[in-house]
Amino acid sequence: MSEDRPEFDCAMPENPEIRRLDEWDGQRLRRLADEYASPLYVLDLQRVRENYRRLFAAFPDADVHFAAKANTARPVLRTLHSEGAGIECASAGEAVRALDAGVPSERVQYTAVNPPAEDLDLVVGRWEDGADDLTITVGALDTLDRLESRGYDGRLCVRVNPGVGAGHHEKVATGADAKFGVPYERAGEALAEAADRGFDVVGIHAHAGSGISGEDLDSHRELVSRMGDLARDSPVDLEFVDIGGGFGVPYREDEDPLDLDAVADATRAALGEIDATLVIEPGRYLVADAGVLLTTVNTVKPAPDTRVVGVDSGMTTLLRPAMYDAYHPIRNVAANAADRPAVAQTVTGPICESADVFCTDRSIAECRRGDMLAIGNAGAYGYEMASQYNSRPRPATVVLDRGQEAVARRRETIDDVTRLEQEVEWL
Ligand SMILES: Cc1ncc(COP(=O)(O)O)c(C=O)c1O
Ligand SMILES: N[C@@H](CCCC[NH3+])C(=O)O
Repeated sequence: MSEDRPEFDCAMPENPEIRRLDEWDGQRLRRLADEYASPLYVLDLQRVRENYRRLFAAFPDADVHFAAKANTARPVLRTLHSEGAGIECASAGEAVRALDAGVPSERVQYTAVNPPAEDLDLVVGRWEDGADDLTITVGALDTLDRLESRGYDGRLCVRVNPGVGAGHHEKVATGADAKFGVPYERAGEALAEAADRGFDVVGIHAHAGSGISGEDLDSHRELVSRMGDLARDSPVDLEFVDIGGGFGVPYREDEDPLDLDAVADATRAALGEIDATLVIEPGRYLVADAGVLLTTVNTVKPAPDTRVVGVDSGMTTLLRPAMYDAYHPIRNVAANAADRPAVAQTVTGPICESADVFCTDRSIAECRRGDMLAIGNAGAYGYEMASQYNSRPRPATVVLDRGQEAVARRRETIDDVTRLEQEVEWL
């Protein structure tokens, strides 16, 4: 697989490991929000490329599969595919997005977790209709039965529960959660059984969790070493060993970027010699700092202990702070914000939930009604986790690429929010 990747020069002086929120051009962000309205996701495709190239330079022998769950915007899938990435899909919907974006089926991997019947029908249907090189990753013997009963005997990867979890929050550690994968001790049997039943067994997969930092290096080593052992003991020849994604990025201004070379060295050492291609599945690392969310201040009120700033996006636009207490940098990009004092402010959205808070008592240039705020590192798991709760339409996404810009996803309207309603005639 990896031989098909295009050649490019990895020595790029203009490829810093993190793009901090301060480095975005405030004037351009204001102009974008004026032109395309607020709230607005802005995504820089050139930054996505830079992130891919840096990761690939650290893992030159690996095949990189982008975890599309971090950002499924079609230009992102196309950009990463044209850089050489495969696409890892968490649902039939993501697989359809990848295939419809023009990603060839041999570069599409569908990771089926307790897959709904419609997902299996859809993916197997696409496989029958020509997408015959896609790979399905199964994490339970039940899924083998369900694929067999649909006539699937294509490429198959077995997801293993490595018994090692990691990540930025307990809610994103998957590696020791029994929901994911077949137990490590039973993985060999599962591989043999899948091969006996006629599936084209090509790989093994495990994922420790998301947002792994330097402190999690021991867990990472442990997972990789277990996967190396499993590959050497496998009863079937494997094409690849997929060690998942999870490469973290700094969200706080004073956090250091992940030392990719240290992670790559630890990976190689822990994996040992294997007769298969190493696959990594990054999501966040490739897109997080390529995106910002722009949002407008509509309310400012002094509260007993803090200054409360109300903005036009909320937990329905960017869920991470409410769901994981995640920190996202916030900058006031108003034209004259630099002349104002930095004061403690609590930035909140329009949703009727007290969790609808982007930050509490954070020191930010004093906000006034009409100011534009930029929320950083919003390119991963931002739009993807957005919802219509409180009947709020989702925002637009604009993509930038070296001076060009285009709307990649239009803004939803109230009509989009209500269009599934049906008249119940007996009411
Ligand atoms: C199976 C799998 N692969 C890849 C990823 C991507 O993780 P990340 O965005 O942290 O790289 C995830 C998300 O945690 C995942 O569940
Ligand atoms: N949604 C999570 C990460 C992905 C978890 C997927 N297994 C986050 O925003 O951090």
